Amino acid sequence: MTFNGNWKVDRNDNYEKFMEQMGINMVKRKLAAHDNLKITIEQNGDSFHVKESSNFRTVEIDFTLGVTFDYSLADGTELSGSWKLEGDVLTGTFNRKDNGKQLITTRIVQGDELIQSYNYEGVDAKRIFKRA
Ligand SMILES: CCCCCCCCCCCCCC(=O)O
Repeated sequence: MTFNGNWKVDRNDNYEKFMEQMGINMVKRKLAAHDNLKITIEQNGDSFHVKESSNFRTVEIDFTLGVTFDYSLADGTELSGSWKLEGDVLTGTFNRKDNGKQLITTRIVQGDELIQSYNYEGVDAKRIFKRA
């Protein structure tokens, strides 16, 4: 499966602006921009197991494509939404529980990189991962 493996964040694109739009304060943004995020993805058909570890926390998430689940960001912001897979693009559509606003995220593998894109209230960002 395309996404399977261990990934470590290599660089960010516009991530600070994105976090600012999300309402994250400057101190947390500075820390989060260098969070040493690692994700391990295991896909088995429509089922995914994701292990996320960073300077902030380690969490394990299970989800099924098309099925809504809850997820909390490292700062405690709660989201609810689901992932879908179209071709080689994973698209997650989530809503914040505190204000109802939508956060869209995609994952694609390009060459030896996994690119995760984010959009929130008109601000786009990317985090680019390399195989760990
Ligand atoms: C301010 C930091 C914002 C980071 C946005 C993360 C969006 C994550 C969407 C949901 C992820 C579900 C679990 C997963 O597949 O890794």
